[in-house]
Amino acid sequence: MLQSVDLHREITLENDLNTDLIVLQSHLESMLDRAKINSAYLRKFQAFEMRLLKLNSLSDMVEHLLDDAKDYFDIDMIGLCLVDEKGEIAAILSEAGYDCRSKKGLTLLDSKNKRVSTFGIMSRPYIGAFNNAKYGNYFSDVEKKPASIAVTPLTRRDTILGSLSLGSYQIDRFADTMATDFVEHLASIVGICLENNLNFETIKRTSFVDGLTGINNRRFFEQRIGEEVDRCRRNLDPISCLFLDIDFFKVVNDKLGHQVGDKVLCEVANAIKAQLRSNDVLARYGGEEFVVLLSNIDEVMVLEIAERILKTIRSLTVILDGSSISVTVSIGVSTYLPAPSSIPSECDIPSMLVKIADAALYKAKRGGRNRVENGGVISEKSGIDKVSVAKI
Ligand SMILES: Nc1nc2c(ncn2[C@@H]2O[C@H](COP(=O)(O)OP(=O)(O)OP(=O)(O)O)[C@@H](O)[C@H]2O)c(=O)[nH]1
Repeated sequence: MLQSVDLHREITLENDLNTDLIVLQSHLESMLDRAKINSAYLRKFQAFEMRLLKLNSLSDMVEHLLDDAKDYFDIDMIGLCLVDEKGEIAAILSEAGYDCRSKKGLTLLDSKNKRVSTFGIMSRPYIGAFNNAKYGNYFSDVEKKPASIAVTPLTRRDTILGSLSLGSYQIDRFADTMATDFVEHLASIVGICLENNLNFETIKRTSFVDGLTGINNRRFFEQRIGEEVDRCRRNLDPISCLFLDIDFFKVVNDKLGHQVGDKVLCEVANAIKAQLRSNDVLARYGGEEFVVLLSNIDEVMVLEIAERILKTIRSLTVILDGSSISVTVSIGVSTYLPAPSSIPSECDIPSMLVKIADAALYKAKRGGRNRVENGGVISEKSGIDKVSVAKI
């Protein structure tokens, strides 16, 4: 009898042990699965970060964050909000041809439209269920709201640069039991990249801008003229160049002082700019000399534009300390007309355009100033690798 009780106990113990073992095994398997998923996430996360760190333009960075992150992190939506009180980010992005206004997920907080103070970027990260009253701002441009979210501020050296918001339709994708280290780590990488790209873009922009007039400088012009000539050659579009020089500018400086001279330079630059299209290239070439590059503009049209600028400057009155000053400019123009299926000539078309317009400018000066002089058209003849210069 005693023996049978012991045997029964032994069998029960063995059954219990087996059950425990099965439970343990199942726990281990699910932990292993979880570890595999986490390791896959980590690999994706590292790949995402590596790509982010390699990008060296703000527009590429914004694109990578808003378009690629969803796949990398297995989420349904992502939002990037950037503090842009002076409108610099908007300017950088639009110069790069990036359409900030219609880009889903991107919010720029400036001093006019969406203000930083009213948007209220959180100072700490949040992970958990979506609450429209609290976090609706971060997902304002999505029709179907997320169920769970991870929102974190982007900071650098105690300055709030913006915020990053990830959203999922699954309630358990971002649970409030999750640690915030993942989003905080991502936010610090994004913050560093953002700061680097902004610094890089600012240096790039300032190195191409004339400090006095705010228009582009000669370095910018010299970089752009090659690109513009190549583009016009490919599309068989004409391209024209305009050289402008303020007449007797030394007299303005000598009689009224450099401060007045500087004001005249700024106003002349603005007046020329107002006569151009937004994609035309205007630069201060040096001293009191300006250069304009007009793509898709032929010899007839450039002469009309030059005359229009001449008239505008002639009627411009610069007022400083109660006294008013008027100036005139002399203008020289040149045009390049690519020919279909011509053999690309050995000639350096950009420097020819500049030389011809410059020579025409000096002819205008010698001819009495306050006038336009046409240097002529550089044209390539089909099948010949020679160019000729002619005037209408
Ligand atoms: N105020 C000011 N003057 C400048 C600047 N850069 C160049 N200048 C002046 O521009 C003047 C150019 O004089 P000139 O080259 O003799 O030419 P001009 O008096 O305009 O005579 P023409 O070109 O022959 O009509 C000089 O007095 C320069 O000092 C600038 O940034 N600010």
